[in-house]
Amino acid sequence: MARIHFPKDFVWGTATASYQIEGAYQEDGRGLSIWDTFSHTPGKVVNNDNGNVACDSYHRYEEDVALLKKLGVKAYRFSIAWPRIFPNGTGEVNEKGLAYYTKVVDALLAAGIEPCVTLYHWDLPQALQDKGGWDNRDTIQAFVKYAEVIFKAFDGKIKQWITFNETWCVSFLSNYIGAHAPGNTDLQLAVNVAHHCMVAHGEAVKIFRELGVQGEIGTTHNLSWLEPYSTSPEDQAAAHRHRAYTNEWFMEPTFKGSYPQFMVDWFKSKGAEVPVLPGDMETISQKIDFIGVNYYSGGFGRYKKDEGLFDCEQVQLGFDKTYMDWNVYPDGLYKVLSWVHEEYGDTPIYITENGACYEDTLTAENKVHDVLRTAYYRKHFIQCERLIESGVPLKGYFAWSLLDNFEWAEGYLKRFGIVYTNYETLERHPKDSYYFIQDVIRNNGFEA
Ligand SMILES: CCOCCOc1ccc(-c2cn(C[C@@H]3NC[C@@H](O)[C@H]3O)nn2)cc1
Repeated sequence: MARIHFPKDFVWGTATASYQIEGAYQEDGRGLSIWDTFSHTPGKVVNNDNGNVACDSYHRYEEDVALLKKLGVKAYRFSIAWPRIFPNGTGEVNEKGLAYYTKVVDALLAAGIEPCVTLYHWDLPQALQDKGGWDNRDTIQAFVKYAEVIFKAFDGKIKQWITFNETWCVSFLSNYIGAHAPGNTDLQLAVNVAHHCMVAHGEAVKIFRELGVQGEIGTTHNLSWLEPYSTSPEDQAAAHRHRAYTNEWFMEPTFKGSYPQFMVDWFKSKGAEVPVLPGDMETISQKIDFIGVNYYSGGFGRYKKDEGLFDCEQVQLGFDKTYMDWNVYPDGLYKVLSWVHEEYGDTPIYITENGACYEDTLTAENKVHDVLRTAYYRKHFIQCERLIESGVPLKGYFAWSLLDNFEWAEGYLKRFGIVYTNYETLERHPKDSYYFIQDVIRNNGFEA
């Protein structure tokens, strides 16, 4: 048995997001978000589920903090709902919104847990969407104003700041594929949204620096690892296009201030061009203190003419699958973070999401023996140690998610939590994976 061990300052945490756990969707002045609109539209979300109540963390956050304290995490990643701060996206600040997050932050600090806050985790105020949303460059300034209010309100309390979560999901998943809010299916629109979100990220970093806010700021991209099925040039090129769609398209602007030219050319061949204005790329590539990477899965792709946007089909090679039908591919975590380090240098990396969705059964004793999820974590923790041993500056890991919660278009059917949420009673029940992670944190390692 090999002992897997981590540096003593390795940051263990868990992650959630406002729309997915809070509920209280009309409480204390909260305005509507695009996810309220989307989930209230019949047929958009499995079982027509919505976030009206979710895990009711708006009222039960103290229970959540107690679970975090018992788990032994050093940090908790959560997001602030823009519509609670600016119900109409801009204008008057809703003081009750700030008051809620002050209670959450103070409860975390009292428990000895560092808050790690995501400013934008998809719940755009609907009032801004009504004016074009992220397709409208005015939304950039609205985001900067929102960020400035939060920076000033929590400076000194929050020390780790994430501007955006998964800009690929915000842009392509939500505006080209159309599976997420607002549900558009237009490639040019998606390219515009991706660009404007990255400019907004850069503008927020600039004001963070200008204000002299304490702590560190970064952003989170969801990176996948699609490898070529063969060494043929066609397969290599097809897999690279699809990989670059989630990876380079976002990482190159963030770190190098330019889009990958082969992808610019590919999108142009599909009728979409990036709406770059003078200064945008310098803004996007503001120096950041860390990069957050969300990793769930990877696989193999090969050339197939006219298959999808990139003439690339995914090849099924018999990997175990999660309930999201994603490959369990721990090697992909090692490969993608090794690539990040090779390509983008020594900027500290945090895994800001990793976890697995499986069907869970609550026993009569309120236990959940989630063997597969525990095995998923064990396998990915081994890759984390392997990365650190190889010199990759991996500084921390946030499990997605603390709680079963509203999994976007999959609603409550898909459970990612290490704590089971009983949606009838809103009771929380730690799963076996919670106790596994608790033990790993306590011992800062485990026997593989
Ligand atoms: C080809 C058609 O495809 C349609 C669906 O395509 C996707 C892709 C990716 C996802 C996805 C979901 N998650 C987990 C979340 N990360 C942020 C946090 O809020 C978690 O809930 N990551 N990626 C969903 C659906």
